Order: sequence, then structure tokens, then C-alpha cells
Amino acid sequence: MPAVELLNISKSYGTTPAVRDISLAVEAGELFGLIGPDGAGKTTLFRILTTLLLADAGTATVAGHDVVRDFRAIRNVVGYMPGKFSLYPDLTVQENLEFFAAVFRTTVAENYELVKDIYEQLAPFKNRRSGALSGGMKQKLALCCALIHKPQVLLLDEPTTGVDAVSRQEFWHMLGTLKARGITIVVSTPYMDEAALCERVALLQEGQVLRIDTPAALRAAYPWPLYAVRAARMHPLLQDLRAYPAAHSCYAFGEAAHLSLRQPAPDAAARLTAYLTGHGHTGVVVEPVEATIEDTFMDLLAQRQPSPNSAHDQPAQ
Ligand SMILES: Nc1ncnc2c1ncn2[C@@H]1O[C@H](COP(=O)(O)OP(=O)(O)OP(=O)(O)O)[C@@H](O)[C@H]1O
Repeated sequence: MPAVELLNISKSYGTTPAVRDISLAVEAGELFGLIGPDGAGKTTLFRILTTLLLADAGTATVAGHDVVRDFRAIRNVVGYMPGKFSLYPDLTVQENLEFFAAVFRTTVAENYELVKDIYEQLAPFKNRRSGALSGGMKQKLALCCALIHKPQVLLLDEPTTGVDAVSRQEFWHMLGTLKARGITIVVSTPYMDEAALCERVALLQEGQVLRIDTPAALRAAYPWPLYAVRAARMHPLLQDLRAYPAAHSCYAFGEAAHLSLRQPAPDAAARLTAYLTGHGHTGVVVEPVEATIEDTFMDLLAQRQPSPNSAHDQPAQ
């Protein structure tokens, strides 16, 4: 039995479709990612799974409980960390944790073992009002509060958004530890690098699933020869790469441009370098690279809807 199952779930807010016919299953003990930009429908899915919102169509279960029929049971088996800071800012760290334990008719002492590693990092601040904690500490406290009733399934909505790089790394390490204890984790993130840390991911866009697979399979399925291209001036570089006759797509990727070609060619890098130099670029570096999940995501988006930023609809020269 899957730990989380969505079957043909749809939800609109008025005339705005938020989630469109989504079906997916998360296995017990899995670390599963919902990956997508703002507005992809991640929060809506979490709200449906946590029984806070009713879907317009479809069915969903968590730990075998139906989200509509068995909503009380679900609230006991699910730990939920909403996207916005959801704790009581005027209560101290310790008071927040005690409060959440009391809501679930348990005590901090009873389940301390599960949160111990995380709570120990908070212990020096246990008498501080939670509203006065740093972003990373707030996030750790929210995780402790979501865990204090020993949930079977942990639902985490963008837990690392707005958190510094070190805290993000620590947070993913904590998720690995929780997974090792058998907790099923569904985590959403807009950060593609975090997708790689999940066992499987669903890539979402505008309320629809583009693809569900392991990070490795998603990367391996990328179909085009891909190059990272650098030159002294980024903006004209992107323009010229988009006009390159063999270009399939091109977009900024960190400090480089990623260019995919329509077909492989043994001398592709040399030809591209000559083309760019001929167009007045200096400091040109062209390197073949493996596709990341972000490249796969961009490609799936382009297949779905050619964007004005891709080279798909650029005339070949
Ligand atoms: N209460 C609401 N009323 C109207 N539209 C909404 C409401 N909540 C969400 N939406 C819309 O539904 C779509 C999906 O939003 P949702 O919050 O589920 O996405 P998300 O992937 O979590 O993104 P974000 O990180 O921005 O919350 C978006 O177009 C959003 O504008």
C-alpha cells in the first residue's frame, strides 16, 4: 500500500486551476520531492493531503486513510510543516514544542528520542520567543513541532525557502536521518539542486505533472547534446547562441549559458567557438556537460509549450 496516493486530483480556486488531474503514489519510507516553481500547485496538494482543503475531483489517501472520509485519522498520522512560518511567535521554543505535543495528546518527553538530534541544536535558545529566531532555527523548530507526535508521513512545504545555504544542507541531512527511521517524507522545493537529494521526484508546472522518476533517470533521459558556454558578455552571448543554426535551446544557467544542439557532432565545440569568436565574443569557453534535473525540467517545459526564451521557435540562419 502506498503511503501517499493521489488519483486524478483536481482543484481550482474560482476560475484559477491550481492542480489538474494529478495522480501519483509515494511508497512507505520514501523521500519524495514535489519540484516546481511558484504557482505549480505544491501547496494546494499539501493542503488536500492534510485535509485542510477539499479537492474538486479525484481521491487521495495518506497511510491508507481517505482524506475526506478519514480526515481525523489522517491528522494523527501526518506531520505537516507549512510553507509559511506556522508557529506561535510569542511562545518560546520550548512552549511551542510543548503546545504541539499537547494538541496531539502526547508529551515532549514521550517522543523526545525522535526530535532529540534536532532539538539539541535549539536547546541554547529554548527560552527565546520563536519569532526572534533566525530563519534556520525557525525551520528546525517547525520540523520538531511537526514530528513531536511521531507521524508516519511527514509533509514539508518548501522547508528551505529563504534559508541560508548551510542550514539548507543541514536540513537535508536531517531528512536523511528521519528517512532512515522509516518515516515517509514528501517535500516540496523550487530548488532544482534539492531535487537531486530525493529518491524520486514529480516535476510540476502549472498544476500538472510533467514527469515522475528518480533524479538519475530524469537526467539520463535528457535527449540533446548539451554544452556550457561562457564568454565575457552574457547578454549578447545568449542572443547569439539562440541564433546559432544548430541550436535546439539556450538559457542562462548560473554563470554560463546552457546550449543544447539538435544533433551531436564530433567538432561541435570547435565550430561553436569559431562562430562566437566570429561574432566578436572574447573569453569563449565551450564545454560539453551532463544534463542536470533543471535542464530536464527546462526541456520538458519547452516540449509542453515553446517558450519565447528557448531557441525552438527561432528561425535557423
Ligand atoms: N487561495 C487562493 N485563491 C486563488 N488562487 C489561489 C489560491 N491559492 C493558490 N492559488 C493559485 O493556485 C495556483 C497554485 O498555487 P499553489 O500555492 O498551490 O502553488 P505552489 O506551487 O505552492 O506555489 P507557491 O510557492 O507560490 O505557493 C497558483 O496559480 C496560485 O496563484
